[in-house]
Amino acid sequence: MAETPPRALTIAGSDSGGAAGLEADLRAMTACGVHGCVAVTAVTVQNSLGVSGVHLVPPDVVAAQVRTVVGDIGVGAAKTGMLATAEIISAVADVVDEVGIGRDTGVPFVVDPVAASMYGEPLLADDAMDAIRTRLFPRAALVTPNLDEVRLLCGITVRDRESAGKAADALHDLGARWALVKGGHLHGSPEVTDLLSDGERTWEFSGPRIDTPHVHGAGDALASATCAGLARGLEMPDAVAFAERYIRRAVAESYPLGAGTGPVSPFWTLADWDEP
Ligand SMILES: Nc1ncnc2c1ncn2[C@@H]1O[C@H](COP(=O)(O)OP(=O)(O)OP(=O)(O)O)[C@@H](O)[C@H]1O
Ligand SMILES: Cc1ncc(COP(=O)(O)O)c(N)n1
Repeated sequence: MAETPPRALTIAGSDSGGAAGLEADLRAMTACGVHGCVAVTAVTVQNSLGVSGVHLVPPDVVAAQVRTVVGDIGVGAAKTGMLATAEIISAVADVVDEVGIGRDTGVPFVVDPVAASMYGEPLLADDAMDAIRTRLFPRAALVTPNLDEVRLLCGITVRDRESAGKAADALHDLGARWALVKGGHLHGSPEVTDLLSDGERTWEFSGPRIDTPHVHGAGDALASATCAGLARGLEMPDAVAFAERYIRRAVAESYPLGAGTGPVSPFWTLADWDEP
């Protein structure tokens, strides 16, 4: 019998195609040596071509999943993915306070403000980004928006390093302890740069843009690998460095699936990686 590994919780929607959402989260957590627990927010009808249906889980059932997992299994960190509505966001904000998950607790909270699928279908109600901003940002140890989500959250269009820095500062001012501005959507650039900031210091994670269309679930995997690093006890910059190492290889080994866009690869492991 082995020892109980570190545990982490994802509060996210399901992707029936198995590329994004909680399926991507659990695989990334496993690959990073962490047992993943789940609070399901929504079931999506989804494949490699897009999202054709969404069925919501009642907010009190989302909260009950969080409560029951934390009460028994215990988690070292938690993250959010698709939260769908302001009502679910409100239930999540209340329950994380109740169980002691948050930016100033021993259980860091990673908020990935998922607004839409990579195909453009909305995964968040129109009025709900405001709820993420006001109810979740002040509780977040880290927020991980892509460039479209940055624009929705703080009105800044990121085109270069300077505007990415301004956006990170604005996200920090909204209450998040750390902000990671992800550069995957800056398609003209030969490099991909993600910028991490706590409002005073910044870290840049850069690498060559990998030539693949198969990046479904990349953002989910990055936030989950960071959450896994935090659950393993890493400090924020080290947890992000850990996740950046994971995602670059996962993108490099991405594979086609179905007739559309394939996922980043979970078929390798950082579980034995201990260096910060
Ligand atoms: N072509 C690429 N080459 C290398 N890294 C990439 C590439 N595309 C995305 N990434 C990395 O994948 C992560 C996700 O970035 P992105 O900005 O695409 O966020 P996202 O929109 O939330 O992801 P997705 O919608 O694909 O799930 C980031 O760490 C980014 O740097
Ligand atoms: C259930 C669910 N959660 C999140 C995403 C975002 O992932 P992507 O931007 O890669 O489509 C998704 N497509 N489905």
